[in-house]
Amino acid sequence: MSEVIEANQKDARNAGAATDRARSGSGSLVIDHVGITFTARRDNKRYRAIKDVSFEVRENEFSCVVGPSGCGKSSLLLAVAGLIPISHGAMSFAGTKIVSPERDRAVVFQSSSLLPWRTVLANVTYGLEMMKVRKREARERSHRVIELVGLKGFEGHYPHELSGGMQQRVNLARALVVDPQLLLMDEPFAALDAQTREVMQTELLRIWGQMRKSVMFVTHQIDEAVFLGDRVVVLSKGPGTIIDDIVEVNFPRPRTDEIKRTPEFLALVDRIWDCIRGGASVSP
Ligand SMILES: Nc1ncnc2c1ncn2[C@@H]1O[C@H](COP(=O)(O)OP(=O)(O)OP(=O)(O)O)[C@@H](O)[C@H]1O
Repeated sequence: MSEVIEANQKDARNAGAATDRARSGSGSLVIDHVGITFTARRDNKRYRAIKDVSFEVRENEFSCVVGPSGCGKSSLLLAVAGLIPISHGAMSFAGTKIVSPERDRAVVFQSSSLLPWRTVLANVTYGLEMMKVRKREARERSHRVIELVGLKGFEGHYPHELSGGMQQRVNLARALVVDPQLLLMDEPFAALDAQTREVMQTELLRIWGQMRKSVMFVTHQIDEAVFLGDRVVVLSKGPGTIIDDIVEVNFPRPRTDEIKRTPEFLALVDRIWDCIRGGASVSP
């Protein structure tokens, strides 16, 4: 019975997300009552990873998605990228239904996806080569983005000559150079040490401040989500994941590391932690 009540309360929150949607601009990502199922190889049975999730990433907004391990954060991001299908509901970006990967959405993954035999410059130009962009324009655009991500001077380096943080900068440059409207980031800093991660968070905000893309950022780290995001979408424990909460983060920008020590910041982190801890499993 309590599960039913909880589900009803969460449905009400989903309805709130739908109202947000009505107010949104045209360049937004709309995730509308989406479910994702997988067929498990072990027994060939259908497994409902995401049950019913609705939220929106407004135009130029930085939205973070957090939730317990295995709740379906990465699956949701892959579905938005058009890389895996949804089983019900609908997803659209800038008013167009998402059915496959398109150039308006670029993904940055946790692990480096660089081509080891290509230099930094050649890795960044790769996507433009695939798009048949003229060589000269491709080089100019790549140089601009390499400078933006702070790697000027490293154009001729190979991936193995770079630190983990620098490799993630190249991954970001590769995503940005094709000029997507929506940047999808799946725990991009998870493999970095704590210090580099903090530097990269600030760097990402600087870059985002200059480029102003819409961002959907998946992370395990609640403080990272609160530091980066305009909003934090909190998913419930899987399987059968729904939304537990959508937290507005109103700290002014530009943000610096100092806000992480403020009572307001710590209170938001606590609120999300409580939500994740208290989020009882919901039946699929
Ligand atoms: N291709 C797949 N086939 C079958 N099951 C899958 C597949 N991909 C994901 N799953 C299952 O779906 C659920 C959600 O996985 P997902 O990786 O999206 O969660 P997550 O929240 O990103 O996890 P984590 O935080 O641990 O990275 C998990 O139970 C996972 O085992």
